Order: sequence, then structure tokens, then C-alpha cells
Amino acid sequence: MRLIIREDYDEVSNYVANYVKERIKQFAPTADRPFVLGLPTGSSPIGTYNKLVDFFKSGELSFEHVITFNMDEYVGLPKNHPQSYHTFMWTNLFAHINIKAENVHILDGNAPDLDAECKEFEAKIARVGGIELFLGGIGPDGHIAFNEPGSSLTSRTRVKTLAYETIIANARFFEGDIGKVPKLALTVGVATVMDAREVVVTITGAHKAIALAKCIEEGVNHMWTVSAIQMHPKGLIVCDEDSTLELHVKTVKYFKSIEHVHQALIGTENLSLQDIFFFVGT
Ligand SMILES: N[C@@H]1[C@@H](O)[C@H](O)[C@@H](COP(=O)(O)O)O[C@@H]1O
Repeated sequence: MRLIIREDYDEVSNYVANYVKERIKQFAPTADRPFVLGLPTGSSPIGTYNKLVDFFKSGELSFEHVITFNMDEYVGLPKNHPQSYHTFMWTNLFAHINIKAENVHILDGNAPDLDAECKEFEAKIARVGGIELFLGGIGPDGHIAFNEPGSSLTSRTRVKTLAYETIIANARFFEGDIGKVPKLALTVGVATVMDAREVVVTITGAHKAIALAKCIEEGVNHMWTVSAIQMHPKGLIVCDEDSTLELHVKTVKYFKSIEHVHQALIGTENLSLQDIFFFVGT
């Protein structure tokens, strides 16, 4: 696993957006060989999405041959509700780029058969050959997507009951009223995320410092589901300084030193920045 530490949210967003841009460009997607991208919602990815929109507008990046799968969606919220993840994704990203509507996949939290909806979502991912790059964020309790503490690390897309902590955390989007926060969601499983060929997780803010420490300094544990990233062959966490507050100094120094060595290698040993991104093992 790699850990990249940046000063603040803006720098983290810039790093992740550049990373996604470089990955898509290097992949050189076509209609027959599209790039399959997994996407999160929440406040963490907004800066990244803004930057991706800038890249599209400046002609640096096209989403013509990009297929997306979103991580999760609330159950029972109308699709056009201001806090549905459908609305979030179209407002913050899809409406501003050249992605084809048929290439966007977001779970339908109002499907008549929620179980069938989840199974079909997994089948769709399989039909396009799996996810190339899954972007993620985490909740303060270390959950990825809506894989709350105690979720099976082999879980697949399914209906999930939200943990009380998550309901409280997300009440900020529902006028601070926990009564208005949906209690159920559809979510990809931990294994659905970890099946992606690459996983990039953004963690920012002091309120996520304990989760970051649990995720990278302790063992793989279903109580901190993002810790499953330790088992991923191409796992990357991009975090800000605030979120490192609970890490050992040694951990921070170790990961910073790895990045310094990578930086020093760029332009030497025939390695480019892209080589460091894609071919140096984690
Ligand atoms: N289901 C989403 C997660 O996918 C997201 O990572 C988390 C963090 O949100 P934020 O980025 O706003 O802290 O919120 C929700 O629980």
C-alpha cells in the first residue's frame, strides 16, 4: 500500500484528480476498450471532481470512453431528491463532462427488488471486465462505501443498514435532522471495491485521524472496513496532514521517505512519473 500525504484538502484533490487523469490517458480508452472507473460521493471527492471538470473543459481529458460505477445509494430517496447520490453525481460531475448517460451506473435505491438490483449491479461490473480504478472515501468509523463496521470483508453489493455514527455524520446533509437520514442504503461490498485493479482512497480531516491510524497501522479488521486495502496489490491512500494526527511519527516518516525516493527516481533509471504511478509495487 502507498500513502501520499499532502498539506490540505485542495492539495489532496489536485493529486487525486491528476492521478485519475494520468491513468485514463495512459489507458487510452476506446469504444471497444473503455476505462471503467468506480466513484464515491461525500464531501471528500468534490474537490477532485471540480478538478476533473476543469481538465475536461481545458481539453486535457475526455470521458467519451469512460464507464462509471458508483459505490452506493440511499434506499427510498427519490432519484431527484437533492441528497440522493444520483443528484450528487450529476450536479458535481456528470453534467459537466462528456460522459455518455448510458455509461453511468448508479444503484437504484427505489428498485422494486433491491436484492435483484444489487446482483445485477455486480453482473454489469463483470460484463465490462471489472473496475480498473476505484476511487473511495471513508466515514469517520473507517467505513468504505456503506460497509459499516462489522461488514464482511468478502461482502458484495447488497442492502445495508446504516450505523448510528454514519446517520449522525450524514445528518449535516439533511438539515441536521437524523430523523430525515435514510436508514438503509445499497452499497458495493468490500470485495467489490477490492476486486478493482487499483484502489485509491482519499482521507482528509482530523475527524478521520483515528480511522486512518486503524486502517494502516493495525491489522485487517472488519471493524474498520477500509483496512482491507492492506491486502490490495495496488492500494493507494491520499490524505492530508490533519488526518495523520494519530499516526506514529515513524509511519509518517516512512511513507514520506518512500515518496521522496520515488521523486528522486523520476527522470533517472528511465522512470517517468507514470512509471512510478503504475509499475512500482506497493
Ligand atoms: N457512503 C458514503 C461514503 O462513501 C463516504 O466515503 C462517506 C464519507 O463522506 P465525506 O467524504 O463527506 O466525509 O460518506 C458516506 O458514508
